[in-house]
Amino acid sequence: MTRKKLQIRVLDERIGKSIAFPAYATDGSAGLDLRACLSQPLVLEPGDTQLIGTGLAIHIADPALAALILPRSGLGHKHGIVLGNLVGLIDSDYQGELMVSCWNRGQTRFTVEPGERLAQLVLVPVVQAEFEVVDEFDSSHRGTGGFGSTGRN
Ligand SMILES: O=c1ccn([C@H]2C[C@H](O)[C@@H](COP(=O)(O)OP(=O)(O)OP(=O)(O)O)O2)c(=O)[nH]1
Ligand SMILES: [Mg+2]
Repeated sequence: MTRKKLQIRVLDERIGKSIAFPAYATDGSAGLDLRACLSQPLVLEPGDTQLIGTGLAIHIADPALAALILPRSGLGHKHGIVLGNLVGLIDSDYQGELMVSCWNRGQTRFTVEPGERLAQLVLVPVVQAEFEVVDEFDSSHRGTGGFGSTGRN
């Protein structure tokens, strides 16, 4: 198992006590569940979006890495609770609190409980581009075709 050492700051005293410290649920889990660092339940009416803190900050430091905040499939599919930004991107130089934008895209009210697992954090490799400006590209099979150019079936 390869694990990358990552600096983390606990910004809220409830983390590690009433709200669990993030952990991989299984050996094969790609994501670490992020929990709502709330002092009381938070009601999300249909259509509402709220920015919810996790009580944690990470400093990835390595520009060849980033983290993605992704929805949890159960919350999204069953309850319509997804991310207001659809996907969150955590830059390697970000040192602030990890925030989760919670969007109730469903038709029923949803109450977020303190410590509830809202989303998941996945560490991903990143390659930064260095642009080389050219007049023409070497030709490719696809060329400029896109947006369904290959048909539906
Ligand atoms: O779901 C998210 C998305 C972002 N962030 C933090 C980490 C990220 O590094 C920073 C900036 O995010 P992004 O670049 O996506 O937002 P922006 O609107 O471009 O803001 P900025 O001008 O600060 O880059 O906000 C979160 O905590 N949660
Ligand atoms: Mg940005």
